Parts: sequence; structure tokens; C-alpha cells
Amino acid sequence: MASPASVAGASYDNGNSSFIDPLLVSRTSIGAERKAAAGTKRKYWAAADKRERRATNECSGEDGRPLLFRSYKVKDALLHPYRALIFARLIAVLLFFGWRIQHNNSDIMWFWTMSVIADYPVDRSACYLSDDSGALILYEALVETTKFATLWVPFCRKHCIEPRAPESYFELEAPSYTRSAPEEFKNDYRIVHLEYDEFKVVLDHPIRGHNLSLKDSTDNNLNFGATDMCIPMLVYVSREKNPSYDHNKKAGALNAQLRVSAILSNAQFIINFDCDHYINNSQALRAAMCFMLDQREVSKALNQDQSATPPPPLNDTFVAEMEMVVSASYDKGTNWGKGVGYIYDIATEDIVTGFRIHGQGWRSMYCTMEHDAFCGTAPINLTERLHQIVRWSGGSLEMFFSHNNPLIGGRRLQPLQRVSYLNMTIYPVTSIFILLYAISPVMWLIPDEVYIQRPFTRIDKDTSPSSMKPPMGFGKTTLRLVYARSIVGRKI
Ligand SMILES: O=c1ccn([C@@H]2O[C@H](COP(=O)(O)OP(=O)(O)O[C@H]3O[C@H](CO)[C@@H](O)[C@H](O)[C@H]3O)[C@@H](O)[C@H]2O)c(=O)[nH]1
Ligand SMILES: [Mn+2]
Repeated sequence: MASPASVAGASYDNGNSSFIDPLLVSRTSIGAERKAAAGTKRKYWAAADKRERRATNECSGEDGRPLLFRSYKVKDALLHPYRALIFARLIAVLLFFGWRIQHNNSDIMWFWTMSVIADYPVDRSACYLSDDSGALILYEALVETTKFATLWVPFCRKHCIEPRAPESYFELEAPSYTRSAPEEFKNDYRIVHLEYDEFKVVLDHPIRGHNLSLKDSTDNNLNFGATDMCIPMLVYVSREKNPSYDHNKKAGALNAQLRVSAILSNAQFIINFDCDHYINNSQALRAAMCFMLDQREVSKALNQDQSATPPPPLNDTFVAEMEMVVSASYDKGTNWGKGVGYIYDIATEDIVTGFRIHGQGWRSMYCTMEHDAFCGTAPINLTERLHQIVRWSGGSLEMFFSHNNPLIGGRRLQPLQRVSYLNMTIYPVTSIFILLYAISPVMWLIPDEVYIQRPFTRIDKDTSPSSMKPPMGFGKTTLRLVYARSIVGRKI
């Protein structure tokens, strides 16, 4: 008999539309909140497999460990009507086209009617900041941030603070916390808030070389007695840039960072953020790890024996090695940017890198969390947004006209994945068709013949060109130009 886990595995493997839920034992969620969240989930999602449900509860996976995530499917009661609707719409569109081909524009009223309808150990985590501008001021800001972190991190641990981005946390009208006595929380909150405001002032008005006002958390009137005070290793990386070498923008910066982290911490899990992103749910990384460490995945994905290495002592050879891997010429003539790391020579390195990874047979999973996992900022004005769209469309087309075209590349892509990548790379071209579609209703307004009056042209009875006189005010007789409609009209 097949074990529950392998049966469950088979069922979620073919479910592309499924949603997966990490089975986190959350320290922070309060019972009622969790129940409410589960209620909303139950409204739209149904467990994909009963046997999987049993396996998650009974610790009866293949090696006796409990499963770490469960798959859900959109409820049939929602999915089937939706699919029926899409199908009906498709039929309606086809019927309409059939009808339109047989009827000319004299049936214009019909057309109008229709178009209207239509917990990882801290000493094993490291945080890398890539400063691609190489500005000393950013380094100094990071040093200040570290000082604030020695206060902020234990405060978050002690009171289970969420979200852990201080700016978003202090914006909350009713700040959330759990565990300790409200009085103690109030006191801690006040002190940390004050320190945060001071920290922001320091960032806005930096004073070179001045050891700024932030004290160690021990100097404050805070009692972190039983709380773990450790913070992860923080590394500032700024790669070398040289006009004789292409720096390959974000992909180049990320690859340099990958190499440094390989030497310093060599961890198995890496999560990347743009400078304008932040973590909104501190459980997000743990949740993602559930998918990779679950017994159904672990044998395929990684070797469990590997573990993050503690950083070696910072001696001269070691520093020289790190300097070498961030030098401007390091990846010239190597496979970096082609088959290794983030892909170069394209404006949208994220899509093409994802495509290459999927193309090798790796699978990705869709996971949503009750408090959104990550947040970020989008362009705030039209100019910026247009620049972004131009960059994205350019990158997409570049990918379409390269060997990474989804029609030919990505040997192990699944058919639906191929369709979505195709959609992602060809979409700038669809703008032409959308434009045509948008103006097509107006075309049917134009009748068979168009009369355009030229009010300033007088024409004599003798129409030979030599007798044409210059315009003289409003002519009594006007020239009528008659255009026969040839482009649009009778037949599609
Ligand atoms: O030479 C460069 C250029 C950019 N970046 C960083 O790359 C990130 C993304 O750049 P941004 O200008 O914010 O681009 P967006 O259009 O907002 O980013 C979206 O689109 C990019 C691809 O075009 C993806 O890489 C991003 O993940 C995605 O959020 C930022 O952290 C930048 O600091 C560098 O490090 N070096
Ligand atoms: Mn951005």
C-alpha cells in the first residue's frame, strides 16, 4: 500500500491551481485570530486530499515526521461556475464573430448592444546589504541601523511584535503585542519609540565621524532579562565598478553578493529584497522553508547534511578573497550570468532567471499568508511608472527574441508554465491588438461614404485646375470630397 505521503504527493503534483499552506506552529498568533483566518480560508479553499490531511495530523509521513505543508484547491462550487462563465464567454465571442462576418455594417445597432455587454538559529542567519552606489554615507547609516537593531530585535522577541519593520509598526494605532504584562510593554514601547525617532533624526542629519546618540540597549531602562539579545551577522557589500567592464546592473550586484555570501556564510536558503521592499510577516521565511524541508521535497531539493558554516576569522587572506570576488572583472569570461547565478544582458533579470530555473525542472509553489508576507513601494508618479513599463516591456521582448524564448527554450517546462511565460514575454505586442480592439467600435460609426466640407475653397463651374482661384471667404459652392470607404466597412 502506498504511504499517505506519497499518495498526497501525487495529488498535489498535478494540481497547478492549488494553494499551499505552511503548517507553522505560530508563537505569535492568538487563538481567535487564527480561527478567523482559518474561517476565511475555508470559505474559498478545500483540502486537496483527505489522506494528506490525515498524514499531517498523524505524523505518519514516510520517515515518521509530520508533514510541513498542506495543499488546498479552490472550492469546486466556486471554480466550476467560473469556468462555465469563461466557456460561455468564449462561445459568445465566437458566435459574434461568425455573425459579424455574415452581416455588414448596416446592422450597426446590434453591434453597439453587443459591445456594451461585452525559527532559524540567529547565529546561522546573516543579513547582507548590497550598496551598488558605494556611498560611504550608506555604510554609516547601516552602522547606525545596527545600533538601533540591538534594541529593536530583543524588543520584537520579547513582545512578539508584528510587523517587524519599525516604520510600519509605529504607524499602527493599536500596536499589537503578546505575552508580557501591559505595563511593561507600555514602558518598553515608549522607550523604543523614542529611540526610533532619534534614530530617524540621525539618519536625516548625519554627522561624519560622530558617534551618535544611540546607546546600547543595556544603557536603557529596558529589562531584556530572559530575552535572547543576539542579532544576525550583518554584512555590507559594495562591489567594484570599472568603466571597462559591464556591471550588469542588479544581476551583477546580486551575483557579487552571492559569491561573498558563499565565502562568509554559505547558507542553504537565500531570500532577496529590493531596496524598496520589506518583510511584513516575520514568519514568511520559515513558511517558505516548510516547502523545501518537507519530506516530500527534501530528497529532491537539497542535501540535508549541508548546513550554514560559521564565518571564519577575518584574516588578510580571507579579506583578499572576498575583495577578489567583488572585483569588476571577476565574472568576465566565466559562466556567471549565463548559466550560473542571475542572468545578464537583459533588463528583466528576474523573469529570465526564473525561466531558466523552471526550465531545468525546478518547481515553484504559490503560498499566501494571512498577514501579507512582503510589502514594497511602487512608482509614485507617471514618469517613473512609464519608465518602469518601458524597461519591463523591453526586457520581455528581449527575452522573446532570444534563445530564452518560451516556445523553444526551457526543456522541462510544463505546458501551462510555457503558456504563462509566453504571455509574459509577448505582452508588449498585444498592446497593438488592444488598441485596435479599443478603436474598432468607433470604426463602425463611419458610414459608407464620408463627406468632408472645405469651407474656404471656392470652385468655379469650369473645374479645370487652371481656373482654380485662391480662396475667397466662404464660398457659395463648396468642393465636396467623397471618399469611398475601403478599409473598414462591409466585411470584416
Ligand atoms: O544597477 C543596479 C540597478 C538596480 N539595482 C537594484 O535592483 C533593485 C530593483 O530595481 P528597481 O529600480 O527598484 O526596479 P523595479 O522595477 O522596482 O523592480 C522590479 O523589476 C525588476 C526587473 O526589472 C526586478 O529585478 C525587481 O525585483 C522588481 O521588483 C533595487 O533594489 C536596486 O537597488 C542595483 O543593485 N544595481
Ligand atoms: Mn522597485
